[in-house]
Amino acid sequence: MGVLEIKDLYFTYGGSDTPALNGLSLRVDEGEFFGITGPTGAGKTTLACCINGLIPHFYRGRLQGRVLVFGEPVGESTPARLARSVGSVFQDAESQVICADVEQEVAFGLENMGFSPREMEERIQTALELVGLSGFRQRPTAWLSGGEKQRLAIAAALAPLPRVLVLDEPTSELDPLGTREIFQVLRRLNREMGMTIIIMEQKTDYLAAFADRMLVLEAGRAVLEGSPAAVMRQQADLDRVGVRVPDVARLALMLGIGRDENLPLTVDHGRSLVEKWLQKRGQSPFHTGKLIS
Ligand SMILES: Nc1ncnc2c1ncn2[C@@H]1O[C@H](COP(=O)(O)OP(=O)(O)OP(=O)(O)O)[C@@H](O)[C@H]1O
Repeated sequence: MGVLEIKDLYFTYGGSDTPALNGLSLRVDEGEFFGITGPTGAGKTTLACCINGLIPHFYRGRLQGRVLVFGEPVGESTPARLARSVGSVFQDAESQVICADVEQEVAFGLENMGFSPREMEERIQTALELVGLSGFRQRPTAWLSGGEKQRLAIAAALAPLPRVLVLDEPTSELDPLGTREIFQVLRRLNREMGMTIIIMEQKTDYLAAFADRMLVLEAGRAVLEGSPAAVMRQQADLDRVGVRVPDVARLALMLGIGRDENLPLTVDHGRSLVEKWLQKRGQSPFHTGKLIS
């Protein structure tokens, strides 16, 4: 089933002459882990706002084209109705976190959606555990670091278990370990609970390793779409647009290893391909520790 269908979408913010989205078409199916990347200003945040209804319900501008979420035009729904099926995590966690303490922050959305106190308790606990904030339940939100606020914003968005989660650069304040943990949480939600994940992210190392499918935006247009391996093979296009090809993929492309979908996107995969490549050439990986360690 189509979770999201976008057809010929144009959007220009009020007061601007340049379209932020410029003829975009896109389909995301239920259960996909879909990654969207692109350089600064490519239109990632604008696209997220078109999916969660902030455009056209909050931001004004010229909108043309069709955005359907679960078959319903976003413009004809309301942000409150959309929020039942679409959980949102915004880029700026600072402004998304509004309650005095961690527990209240996660409870806020659940309360508005009419969950019983027992259900709320269960969901708060699970959501905080998933993002690694169990020990922070009573902590004032003003005391949280930027990364902890991002984790909290994710917990609040996933607690109602929406069918789709749209996240706009949710790991921008997190270090590599924190970023990996968040991607692992998203993978669990996707694989174990069937939640559709749509994530805007510039950290392509993680996006390529975790997404089922990817889209690259440039100046509001789709320039590449496909499996992470298919997208990352287009190194020249990505270099031109300003999207980073993960080092492991770049090395494999340089050595000519990992054909088609077998292009390595994780270090473990890359390492095993390089070991095979060396063995074929009669060079034991043990004698070339510098290359592979
Ligand atoms: N509220 C606004 N009013 C006018 N123009 C805007 C507004 N928000 C974004 N834009 C413009 O729309 C274009 C797309 O911006 P958008 O924030 O969607 O890009 P992005 O890919 O998310 O960038 P980043 O990675 O820097 O967050 C940019 O040219 C930006 O300047």
